[in-house]
Amino acid sequence: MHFESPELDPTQILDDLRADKLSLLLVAGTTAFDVGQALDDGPLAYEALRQHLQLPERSANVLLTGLRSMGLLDVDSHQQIDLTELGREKLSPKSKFNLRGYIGLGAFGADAQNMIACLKHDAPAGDISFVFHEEGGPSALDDPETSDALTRAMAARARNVAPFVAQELDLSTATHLLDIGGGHGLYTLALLEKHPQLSATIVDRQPPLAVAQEYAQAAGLSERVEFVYGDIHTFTASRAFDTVLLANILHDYNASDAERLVQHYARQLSNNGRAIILDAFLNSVPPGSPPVSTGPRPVAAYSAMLFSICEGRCFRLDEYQSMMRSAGLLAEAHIAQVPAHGSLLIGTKA
Ligand SMILES: C[S@@+](CC[C@H](N)C(=O)[O-])C[C@H]1O[C@@H](n2cnc3c(N)ncnc32)[C@H](O)[C@@H]1O
Repeated sequence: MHFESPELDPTQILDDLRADKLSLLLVAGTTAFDVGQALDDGPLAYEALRQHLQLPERSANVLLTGLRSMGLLDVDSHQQIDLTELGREKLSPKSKFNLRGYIGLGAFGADAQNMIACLKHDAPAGDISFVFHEEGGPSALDDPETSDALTRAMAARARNVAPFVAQELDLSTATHLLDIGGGHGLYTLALLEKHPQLSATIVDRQPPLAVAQEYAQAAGLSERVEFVYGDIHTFTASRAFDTVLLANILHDYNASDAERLVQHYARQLSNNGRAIILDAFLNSVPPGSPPVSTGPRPVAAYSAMLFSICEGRCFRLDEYQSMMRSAGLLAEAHIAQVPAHGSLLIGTKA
């Protein structure tokens, strides 16, 4: 069969790959954005801390989430951000046992300087950002070589995950699946293979679609897939669909674009149709609490990685639930887990 499952779980190796991003956040949060110093005299409200550190919103979210996931920060009963015991002893300038100088050595590294620049400017430090906006000028997603490499890289991860996604999702009552930013198309293909009644549309830029066509042909599934070149922010489907898949795409964009995307596709979805978000979710925060998640640590690292190459970050479960709510979708309580910290959140259009 084409969609074999891997013998071994890819999660740990991917965690190890991204773990250095936490180290870069630790260096940034000890040097350029000195959290130990900022909280030395006591806790601060999130907004006050963010302004003190002169951090844009997305940067503050990524940095403080990273530090909290490492057990250095916490939120107190007044909803203020404070150092934990560990954070105070190791990051406060007043502490005899602080490691500030030692951690600060990391700032001599180019990667730490890049991360600091990203945090300062809320933008990738290099020239490449894996996003496309109609008005945004040339995009790496349209560069044949870069986009092909990105797509095949995403496919490598998807090969490790798609069989489990197909196992978890029951689309036996669905007829047409719309895969937004479907790239290589492997999630769609695995779902088509499982559900013989299903057909699909994959929307993406041209280089990813070429890869998707290649894979669909190899799987003998081309006849059931429509490949549509377009911009996911504005795409209007020419045929009805009762399932929309948003796999690892919302995290490429900022929170308001992500929310708009969910609304855009929820509006076009048939009644009783389902929107499925596949992504790595950060833990929810309670209502009224600062937007600083506890982690998990590997997802906080992944968030920092995304932060440094596109306009997004990892979102928390409560953020995805809220996006679904504001799009008129009723989110299911059950969230299936797949390898590589993938979670599947399903919302139904009433
Ligand atoms: C991170 S990849 C995810 C691919 C696949 N869904 C997965 O989970 O492996 C994001 C995909 O969305 C596509 N994409 C991002 N922004 C887009 C846009 N504005 N219009 C069309 N495609 C876009 C990219 O080309 C890429 O294939």
